[in-house]
Amino acid sequence: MVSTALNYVNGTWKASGSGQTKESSNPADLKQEVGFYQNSTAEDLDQTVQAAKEAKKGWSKLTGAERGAFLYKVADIMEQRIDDIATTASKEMGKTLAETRGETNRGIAILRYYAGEGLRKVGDVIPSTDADALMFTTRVPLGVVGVITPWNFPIAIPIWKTAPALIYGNTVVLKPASETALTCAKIIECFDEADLPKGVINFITGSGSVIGQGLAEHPDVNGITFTGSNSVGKEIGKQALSRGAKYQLEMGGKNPVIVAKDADLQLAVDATISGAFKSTGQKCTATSRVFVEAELYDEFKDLLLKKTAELKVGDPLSDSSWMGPCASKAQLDNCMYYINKGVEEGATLLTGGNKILSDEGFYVEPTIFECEDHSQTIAQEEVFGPVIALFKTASIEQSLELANDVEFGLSASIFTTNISSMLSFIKDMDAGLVRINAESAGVELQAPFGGMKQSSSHSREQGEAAKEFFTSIKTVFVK
Ligand SMILES: NC(=O)C1=CN([C@@H]2O[C@H](COP(=O)(O)OP(=O)(O)OC[C@H]3O[C@@H](n4cnc5c(N)ncnc54)[C@H](OP(=O)(O)O)[C@@H]3O)[C@@H](O)[C@H]2O)C=CC1
Ligand SMILES: O=C(O)CCC(=O)C(=O)O
Repeated sequence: MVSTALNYVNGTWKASGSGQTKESSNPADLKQEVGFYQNSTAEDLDQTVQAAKEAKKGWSKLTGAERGAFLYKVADIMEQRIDDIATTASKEMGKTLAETRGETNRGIAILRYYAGEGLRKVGDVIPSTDADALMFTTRVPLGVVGVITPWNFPIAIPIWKTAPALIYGNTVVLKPASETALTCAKIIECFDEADLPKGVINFITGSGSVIGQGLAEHPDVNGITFTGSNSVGKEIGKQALSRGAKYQLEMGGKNPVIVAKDADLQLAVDATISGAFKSTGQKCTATSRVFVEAELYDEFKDLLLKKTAELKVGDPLSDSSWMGPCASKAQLDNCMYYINKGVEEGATLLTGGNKILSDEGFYVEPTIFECEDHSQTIAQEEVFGPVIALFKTASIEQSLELANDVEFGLSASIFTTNISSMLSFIKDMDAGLVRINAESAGVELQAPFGGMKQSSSHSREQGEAAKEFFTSIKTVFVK
């Protein structure tokens, strides 16, 4: 049965005042509607923010352990619903069921990690120059936090922003990507059943330009955390800055893999395929440029093409599918735009480049270009689709120079067995996440995550780093 997701405001499921809903569709099955979500208005948003504002005092007064107990409860409830949440996510955005199941498990682990944070230290004692004084730092919540999330990790990202916001004593207004509103509603159901105090977590769906922008501009929203496109992120940053709210932006990537002549070939090829094509390339950490030293280039290329030809593209709900469709028509069009640009600008199309199964959904072939000119669009701009730009280089130094020659700096990998190549990569690669002999995608929940250059607002998410964003430091002097 097709369901309609309601907003969740002050502990109650509520329809939008607009009386309108929008359809969530299945990118793998154009005939199937997954459900409907509320097309909310600015007035709905005001009520939602008001609920979060009223709840913040009571929530911030609970101990970390008490707040943590709620998060443990949400995790336990979610554990009972893994299949339902994962299936809804696969239907809404086309990632394979294996991946959405993995993502749901990751969401549960994130909830438990931050539940434990409620018992960890929040400050330091700092020696004062006054012998009779005690000086220390403590941390206080920001207040109401607006959470704006994308569709590509529809389970993990809402949780990795919401769980730390809550554990450090903030209340939350969550606006999910419209594409995956129903998946997010299923996560909120778990919070609802865990009986968090009213207004602590609120959920509102609707268009980015009304609800997303409205959150960024709202005078009662004290912090905004966003993952998505650069253009939207930068506007959110400007709006937050102009009214003195704290903001955190995670945006695009153009992530390189460097393959040295001494690399483990099988490992490098497998990691390139997984990094570039899992989730149909729709990860900000996806591999999109590959630089291979000349001595290994032909062997690498042959194996990459052979293994790419073996990938099975199809229905994300089928166990035999390795890669699903693009998440939407807009994403498919975007991907085809870049593929056409690659051909127009003279890159050699080695494999892929076509839409497939078009009667069924928004499918595209895994695509590999052989390139010589690093200034080409497909080597510079984020594609957010299963497309690799492959380069032959004269040395690791040249690979590194090209790897850094983009405006992004999120994630980067090198495959080498030489320790000094590893060390220079760690030192000289401009990326927030540098990975040695491992694919460019893959984030661990207990470690800081974020980018350099245009990839982020230079803040970090996840692990202990989340504390820096979701709290303010107070320096206390007692005499
Ligand atoms: N870094 C990453 O992980 C991601 C990067 N992207 C990049 O962005 C491209 C476009 O994807 P898209 O989904 O359109 O990304 P957007 O940046 O438009 O969407 C991300 C989130 O922001 C919301 N939003 C949209 N417009 C505004 C606004 N004016 N003010 C505040 N919030 C807003 C969206 O809501 P709504 O869904 O209702 O529009 C969604 O919740 C992709 O091709 C990819 O290159 C996309 C997703 C994730
Ligand atoms: O690679 C990951 O696990 C996280 C990537 C991510 O945050 C994103 O694509 O938005």
